[in-house]
Amino acid sequence: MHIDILTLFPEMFPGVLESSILKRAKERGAFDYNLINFRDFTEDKHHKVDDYPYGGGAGLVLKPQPVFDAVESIIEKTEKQPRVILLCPQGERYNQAKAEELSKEDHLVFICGHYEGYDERIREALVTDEISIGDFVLTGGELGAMVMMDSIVRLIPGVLGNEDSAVQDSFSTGLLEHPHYTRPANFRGMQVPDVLLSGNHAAIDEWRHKESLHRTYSRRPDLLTNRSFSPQEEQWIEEWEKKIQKDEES
Ligand SMILES: C[S@@+](CC[C@H](N)C(=O)[O-])C[C@H]1O[C@@H](n2cnc3c(N)ncnc32)[C@H](O)[C@@H]1O
Repeated sequence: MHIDILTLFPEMFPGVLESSILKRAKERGAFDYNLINFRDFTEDKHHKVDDYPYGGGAGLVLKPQPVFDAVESIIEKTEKQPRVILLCPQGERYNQAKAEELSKEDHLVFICGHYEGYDERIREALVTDEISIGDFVLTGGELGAMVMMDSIVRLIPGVLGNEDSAVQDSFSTGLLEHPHYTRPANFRGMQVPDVLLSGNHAAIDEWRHKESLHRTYSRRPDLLTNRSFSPQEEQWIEEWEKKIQKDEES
């Protein structure tokens, strides 16, 4: 996968992209990236990338020309139209399904905004996806692009040592992941559940499945809205509902 990042602050990226799993993924050729400062595409001698909004109001707006020229300089070198992603708090809310979808692409372009926002014509004519990483406002799109890149690159086959570790992750199965424990079995009197020490893999799988469903049921019931449940899962949910009712009555 190749990723182009349009930003006014390229110096923000190497700390994240040149560390840990992303660094190894790049070294192994799973992806590479190119940082493009779209200030380099300005046509005026002051290299101005923003201007006052028509109609007045607070803040500065990114001008269309440097962003259009930067994206077009990428597209004219490629045969296939890349996904052009605009980081934007008004966009589609980012999630694991979108990360999985984007991890299958060969070429992504991220446009990181700053200041008050973008000239609307960038939205209308240049981008394939507008993405928000959550219902809050950042100073710029750079952190959002890094969050997205991290979550996408780790899904490229071969990037994680054990392929199963992405398959089991929270959200990938539609549920939050089950709890994990490591040595020692007893830490300050807190004991690892016996089943995990039993060596009985069928029992461990069932415990993990039940814990995973229970975590989702208690913390993120919204994730269960469109899920169809197995008879076993229905029975567990019934148990938890009865327990809640009993606790409320006592
Ligand atoms: C200060 S914000 C602009 C917010 C804009 N005035 C609005 O109300 O929608 C500057 C830039 O940060 C980025 N940004 C801020 N919050 C974001 C979020 N939740 N998700 C993705 N990008 C975000 C976008 O690139 C945005 O153009």
